Amino acid sequence: MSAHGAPIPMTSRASGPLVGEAHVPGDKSISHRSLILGAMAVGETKVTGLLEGQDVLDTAKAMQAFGAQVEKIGDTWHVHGVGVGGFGEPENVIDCGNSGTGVRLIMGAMATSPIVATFTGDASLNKRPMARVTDPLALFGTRAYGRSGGRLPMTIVGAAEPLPVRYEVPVPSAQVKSAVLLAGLNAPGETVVIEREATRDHSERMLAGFGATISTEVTEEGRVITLQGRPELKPQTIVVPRDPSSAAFPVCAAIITEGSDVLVPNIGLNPTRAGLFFTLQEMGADLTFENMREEGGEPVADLRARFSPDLKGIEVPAERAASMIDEYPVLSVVASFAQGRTHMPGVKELRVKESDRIDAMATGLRAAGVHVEEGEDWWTVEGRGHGNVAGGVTVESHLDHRIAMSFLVMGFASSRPMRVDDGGPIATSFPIFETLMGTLGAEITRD
Ligand SMILES: O=C(O)C1=C[C@@H](OP(=O)(O)O)[C@@H](O)[C@H](O)C1
Ligand SMILES: C=C(OP(=O)(O)O)C(=O)O
Repeated sequence: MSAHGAPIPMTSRASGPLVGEAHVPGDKSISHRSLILGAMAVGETKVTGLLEGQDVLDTAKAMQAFGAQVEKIGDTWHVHGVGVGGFGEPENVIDCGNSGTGVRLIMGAMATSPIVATFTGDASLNKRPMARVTDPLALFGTRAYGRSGGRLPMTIVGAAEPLPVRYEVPVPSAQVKSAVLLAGLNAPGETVVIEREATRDHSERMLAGFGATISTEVTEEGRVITLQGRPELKPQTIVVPRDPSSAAFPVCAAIITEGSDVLVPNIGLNPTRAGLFFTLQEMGADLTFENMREEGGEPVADLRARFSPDLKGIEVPAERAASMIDEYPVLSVVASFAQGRTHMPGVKELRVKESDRIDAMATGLRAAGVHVEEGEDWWTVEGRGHGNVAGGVTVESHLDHRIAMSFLVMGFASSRPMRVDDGGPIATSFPIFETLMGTLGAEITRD
């Protein structure tokens, strides 16, 4: 089933070179945070370039349920915030749909207010682990009552008299880090979060942008992030940059599809997000960063990707995993068209995303004629070289947008078409995927 309705089977097939410009939508991580921080500021935050994918629209609805006013006028989203500690109690269950980021960040944002809220999601989200967030929230005095194994649906009882927290995040997760920081906003004193491996730092950058006092020190323990509680957040005008995780799809499609030449303009190259692009270059992909510049304090470039017939398999460094965690599914597709083995260690987190992404990709790749080996936190793909990937199968997307898009990209270059049982979840992060790929010359049909 798709996230919000009947399954939408989709088929992709080889249809000649992909050529042109691909304007991908706004960054999903920054879009969620714009709405949540906007709702916690005093006054009106204006956001343009917001990703209007279902995940983010569910977060917009949730912010309304907690008392913020959220509306779109013309191209601009207006968020009238209620201030730190100003959330009201929702009258109904909060449905975060397919979105781990949405539910985990919102739980953090409400955890230190004296209110109660119940969260649920779709069949995928309701399987995902929430204890990783509710464990640190308990240190503030927050209580959580969920299904066994710490699953949704779950009721969160916010702490009436929260204590500040010092917490070392045990898994590399920007969602956990962000949930603790958002909870720390309404706790008195200093909340400290320590992460051993750097994960995406949008929360830290945006909290500073909204006027919070927050600092990051790199020490032997890792990154030590210190936030002063109870600030008055100042409303902002935000231009959401385009999403590197969405850019990955047209970029990888161009690299494996004969004769292709695609420009993907205005992609943020924040080092905590850009690992895939450096990995592709190491594999020998013809991928260049044009017009490198700085925008809003972040490196930005136009990505130019051309067909790359001589890709080679590589060892992807484990320490790079966090900076490309959502891109492994589509990387495994590129690796199938390379010569030699691509080894991807340090990726246990892939098993707790919208699906078990190692399992979902390994099953589909094997069915399509590619040899894959896997362990709990690593996998390898034996590349078959360009022109030697069979395809010709239907694969399950498991309510996972990135699995669906990755196998559709594979179909542009495999010998026979690739079909996914349900492309509906693509609308969670990249609602224009089909049309955008179509304008480049790709063939995707709904059948
Ligand atoms: O903080 C965020 O916006 C995200 C963090 C990552 O999840 P984890 O924190 O679970 O690694 C990533 O996979 C997700 O797509 C977005
Ligand atoms: C893992 C992802 O998202 P989330 O955790 O927000 O569901 C993703 O978009 O790949």
